[in-house]
Amino acid sequence: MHILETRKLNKRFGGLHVTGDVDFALTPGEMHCLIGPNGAGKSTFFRLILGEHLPDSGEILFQDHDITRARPFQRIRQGLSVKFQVPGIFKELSVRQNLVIALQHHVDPRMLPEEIDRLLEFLGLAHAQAQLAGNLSHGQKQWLEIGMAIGLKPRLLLLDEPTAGMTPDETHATGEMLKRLNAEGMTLLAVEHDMAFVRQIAHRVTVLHFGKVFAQGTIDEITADPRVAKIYLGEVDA
Ligand SMILES: Nc1ncnc2c1ncn2[C@@H]1O[C@H](COP(=O)(O)OP(=O)(O)OP(=O)(O)O)[C@@H](O)[C@H]1O
Repeated sequence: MHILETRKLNKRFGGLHVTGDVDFALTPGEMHCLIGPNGAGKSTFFRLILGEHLPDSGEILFQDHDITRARPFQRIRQGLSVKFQVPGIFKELSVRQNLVIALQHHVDPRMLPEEIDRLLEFLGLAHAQAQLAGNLSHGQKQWLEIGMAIGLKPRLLLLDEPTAGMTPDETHATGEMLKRLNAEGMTLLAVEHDMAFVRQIAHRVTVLHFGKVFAQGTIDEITADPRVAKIYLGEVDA
C-alpha cells in the first residue's frame, strides 16, 4: 500500500513538457526528498499533488483515493498539508495567535490551549509565544509555519525547500524536528537543494530532470551515480 502514488502524470505549459509520465510512489512513514536542477519540474510536481495545477493526463492517488481532480481543500481534508517556502504567517499577530488561527477550526476549543502549548514546545518557540511573528528570526518563522502546517495532524506533509535561507544550525535543527514528526508517524516529502540536509533526513531520494524521474535510491546511491552528477553540470540532455 502506498500513501501517495502518481501514475503517468503529465503537465504541459504551452509546448513545454514540464512533467512527463511521472510514476512516483511514497510508502507510509517514509521521509523522501525530491531533488533536481533548476527548472526540473519539482515545484510543478508539488502543485499537481496539491491540486493547484491540474494535470493534462495521468492519475494521483492519496491513501488509495483518486484525487487527480479534487480541489485543494478536499485534499487537505483527507490529510495532506504543505509548508511553502515563503512563510504564510501573520506578522502583526503573536506567535501563539498564529497557531490559534491555524488550529481553531480543527481542534476542540477546550483542548486548544493545551494543544498549542504542546506545539510551541515542539517547535522550540514556547519562550517566544507572545512575540510578534514578524519579529522572529528567519528560521523561527519557518518553524512557526511548520507548526501551522502540522497543527491539522496531516498524514502527509509536503515541504518546499524548508531550509532555504537558514543558517547551518537552523537547518540541522529543522532536520531533527522533521525526524521527530516522522517518528510519530507522519510521512514527509520535501523538495530540497541542500544535500547535507537531504542526507540528514531522507530515507529515499528521487531526482527529477526535465520533468522525468531520472534516478531514485538512497542518498548514497544517488551521490555515487555519475549520471546524476552530470545533470547538475548540464551534461545530460532531455
Ligand atoms: N505557470 C507556468 N507557466 C509556464 N511555464 C511554467 C509555469 N510554471 C513553471 N513553468 C516552467 O516549467 C519548468 C519547470 O519549473 P518548476 O518551477 O516546476 O521547476 P523546479 O524544478 O521547481 O525549479 P527550481 O528548482 O528552480 O524551483 C520551468 O521551465 C518553468 O519556467
